Amino acid sequence: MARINTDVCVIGAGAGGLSVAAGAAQMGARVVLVEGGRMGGDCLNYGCVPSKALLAAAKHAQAMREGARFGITPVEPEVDYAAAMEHVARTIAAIAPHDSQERFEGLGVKVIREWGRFLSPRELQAGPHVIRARRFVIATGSSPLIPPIPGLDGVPYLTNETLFDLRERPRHLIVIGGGPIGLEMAQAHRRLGAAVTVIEGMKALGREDPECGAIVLDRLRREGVEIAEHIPAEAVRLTEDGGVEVIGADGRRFAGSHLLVAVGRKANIEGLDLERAGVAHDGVIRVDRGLRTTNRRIYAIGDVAGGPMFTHVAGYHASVVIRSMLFALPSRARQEHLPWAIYTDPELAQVGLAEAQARARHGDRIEVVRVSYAQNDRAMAEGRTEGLIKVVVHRGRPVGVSIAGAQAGELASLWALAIAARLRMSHVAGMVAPYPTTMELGKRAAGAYFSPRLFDSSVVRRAVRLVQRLIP
Ligand SMILES: Cc1cc2nc3c(=O)[nH]c(=O)nc-3n(C[C@H](O)[C@H](O)[C@H](O)COP(=O)(O)OP(=O)(O)OC[C@H]3O[C@@H](n4cnc5c(N)ncnc54)[C@H](O)[C@@H]3O)c2cc1C
Ligand SMILES: NC(=O)c1ccc[n+]([C@@H]2O[C@H](COP(=O)([O-])OP(=O)(O)OC[C@H]3O[C@@H](n4cnc5c(N)ncnc54)[C@H](O)[C@@H]3O)[C@@H](O)[C@H]2O)c1
Repeated sequence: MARINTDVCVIGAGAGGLSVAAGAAQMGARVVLVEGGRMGGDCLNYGCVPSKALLAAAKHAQAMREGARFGITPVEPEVDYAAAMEHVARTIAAIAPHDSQERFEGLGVKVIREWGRFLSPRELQAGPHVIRARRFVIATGSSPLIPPIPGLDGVPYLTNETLFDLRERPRHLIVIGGGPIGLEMAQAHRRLGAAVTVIEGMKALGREDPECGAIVLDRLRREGVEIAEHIPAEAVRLTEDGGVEVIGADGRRFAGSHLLVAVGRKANIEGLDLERAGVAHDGVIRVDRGLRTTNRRIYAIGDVAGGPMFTHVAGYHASVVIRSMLFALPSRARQEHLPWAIYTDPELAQVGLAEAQARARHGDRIEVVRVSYAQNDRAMAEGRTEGLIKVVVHRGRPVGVSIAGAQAGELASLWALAIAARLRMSHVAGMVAPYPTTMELGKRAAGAYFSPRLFDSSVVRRAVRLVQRLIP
């Protein structure tokens, strides 16, 4: 057994763990990073990067079908699915050096490629090493949740960990789960030429603002994705032709050639022996607002800590714990300014509270401003007028923004900054955005908030008349 003493031991080299390790090492702490699987974690290897790369290939295919309005003869593209998946693999390979063992060793981090498990409140075993650290950061992420659906264990099924290994296009992809993973992969496969059926137990995109979610679902359906809602998958069986059949709770049957299971995530806590470390969990690791676990020397960040499961949230958590661990400064993780996006086409983005949540919190004291993409010149020029931005305002400040439409994820950043910095709608209205950009939608929404106050106000009109009489 090799014993190692260190300042910080990070468990998991995904989005959260890598950010902690890089930051802490570059600021002078001794850092040990323990990773049992692939460097880069879910986002690089099985999540964000491959899914966005496949969606990009699918977008190209779709553009070829939709050229007519621009005077380009539409064609049904010949799709080489294996080549599209090679694009996915190349994208991962191009980004991988940034997350590699070599790069982190170059930053001064000791990288141990083993699975870690706690021996005591201050010690972790990783293969032949026992690591004693002043502070631990658990950043072990999450894995696909496999529901106990009868028959599922008897059929071949895909998850996000195996989907990107396919080289032969599914003839008919059946997806259980109408959340972000299910719908991004449904649209990608439909556009690449597969038949696709999504079976959703409740409402597809059920966590999103319903008005914005409907815009995305409507588009997917028009592209030919079958989305069956309010039908929990109750059984699965092999068909005679070697495919799969999913039987819904209402008795409906959905047959296809391949099955993707995308019904949510489970935190990676098995095998960590958290009890030995005094770290409490209830499916996810329990943390306080400073991301400390019930053992104050141990933090948990990213997917394993529950809450919104996104790469940028794991990165944000890293900055919170670095401040606390390295500088012993009070540090709290905020929630109200966090953005996320779903990269279907059109995209769907959310920052802060959706309208229903804002109403539950602030009652009728909120105002909701809506601007359609059809009011944006750039969107018109590009034929991308389907879309909506909704800004929820409380006492002159934006508290939530929902966007469905082209580049919604890009547009969300402005509002993430506005909400984080507690800016007022007047700040956004005063911003000068380059013309013609879709970003102008944000400014337009702020303008729409002030329009009735300025144009329908007798006080303003009287003031203007008075000034006009007085000035020479
Ligand atoms: C298909 C898909 C698409 C996604 N798309 C997006 C997107 O577009 N944008 C976005 O923001 N988010 C997206 N996400 C979510 C994003 O991938 C996660 O939120 C993010 O990866 C979480 O980072 P993390 O550091 O918490 O965990 P991970 O990145 O999962 O890293 C955890 C690491 O810990 C390692 N590990 C686990 N247990 C141990 C142990 N005992 N010892 C040592 N190592 C261990 C694992 O091997 C893994 O490498 C997507 C997820 C999926 C599945
Ligand atoms: N663009 C992004 O940022 C992005 C993309 C993909 C995933 N992610 C992250 O990964 C997380 C997990 O995504 P996900 O889509 O797997 O999970 P999810 O929990 O968001 O959605 C799963 C869906 O499956 C449904 N479901 C559950 N059991 C079912 C059953 N038996 N039959 C039919 N439907 C059933 C649920 O009602 C739910 O709508 C997301 O919440 C997100 O944090 C992010």
